[in-house]
Amino acid sequence: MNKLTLEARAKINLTLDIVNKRDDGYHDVSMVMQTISLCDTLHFKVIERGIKLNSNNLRLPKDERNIIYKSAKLLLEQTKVDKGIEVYVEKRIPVAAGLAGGSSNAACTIIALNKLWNLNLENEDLLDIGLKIGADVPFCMIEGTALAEGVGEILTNLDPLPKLYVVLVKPSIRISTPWAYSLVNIKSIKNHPENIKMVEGIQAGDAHLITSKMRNVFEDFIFKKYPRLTDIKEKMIRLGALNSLMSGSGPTIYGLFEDEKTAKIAYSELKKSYKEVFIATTYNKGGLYRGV
Ligand SMILES: C[C@](O)(CO)[C@H](O)COP(=O)(O)OP(=O)(O)OC[C@H]1O[C@@H](n2ccc(N)nc2=O)[C@H](O)[C@@H]1O
Ligand SMILES: Nc1ncnc2c1ncn2[C@@H]1O[C@H](COP(=O)(O)OP(=O)(O)OP(=O)(O)O)[C@@H](O)[C@H]1O
Repeated sequence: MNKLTLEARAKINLTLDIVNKRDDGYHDVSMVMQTISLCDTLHFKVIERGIKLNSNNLRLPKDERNIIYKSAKLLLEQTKVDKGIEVYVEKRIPVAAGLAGGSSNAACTIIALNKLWNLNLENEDLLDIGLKIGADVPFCMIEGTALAEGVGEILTNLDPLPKLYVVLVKPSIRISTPWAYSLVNIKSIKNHPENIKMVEGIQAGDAHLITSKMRNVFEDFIFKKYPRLTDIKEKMIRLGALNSLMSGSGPTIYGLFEDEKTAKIAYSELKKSYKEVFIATTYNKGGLYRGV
């Protein structure tokens, strides 16, 4: 095999709690993550040597700054394999959006290269390499629904969510993840997410309990800087979302809908006011090897 095409899916946070600031500059978190069907498509082709990158997104860096490049380079260094890779990325997930657009690309790259370069790495090794690239990468490798703790790498698989429709608005502001974490004052957080109740809702397959427990503590800090983001949440609810939340460190706001028709109407309405609007569903298949 010398060619492979994989889908790199985005994630949303159903909850996000920040519980501790660590000495290494990272934070311990406790969050329920969910994969959604919104995805990039990555086309891989083995070449003799080097890492070549191209994309339909002309603004994406194609050199060492790209997380796909970083992932391939790390695997080359760790395994000393004498091969190269060419990757074409069809980018659909908005960039720097809080949807793990980069992390999911890294996850796919590690999985694809393990196969294409015949590395035969164990699951644990793949997840460890993923973590070296970024805190969200291990979740993007396993996909589905999971509780993520530590910096995001301690993963507990949860039952699949009932199928829900996801409408997402990516406002035209840029939020860097380190900056978002630097705004957080853990002591000032009043309502920590009820992750146990969220997990119970997921176990019961109860969409109403699940959506009633959605909570992201980043909202407290990011909404102070960008108050207009609350308008999007309010609009989502008015348009019939069971609930609405900011994903990750933002700025994307998503709404969860039970029925397709209401979600489609909400999508069309939001399109009138915002440029980057997406519609997707929750996604529960996947898994570490994705059939590869
Ligand atoms: C906000 C989330 O997307 C929620 O899922 C993640 O916590 C961010 O994960 P990520 O983008 O994969 O993060 P990384 O690329 O590993 O880290 C970028 C920067 O974010 C901060 N960071 C990230 C994850 C974490 N648990 N604590 C942190 O403080 C650190 O300043 C770090 O240098
Ligand atoms: N393959 C890639 N896809 C998207 N962004 C990338 C990629 N490689 C590097 N980047 C850079 O990473 C930065 C963060 O983008 P990304 O889409 O990963 O943010 P995010 O949605 O907050 O997700 P994450 O949780 O992965 O940080 C951007 O500045 C972007 O230019």
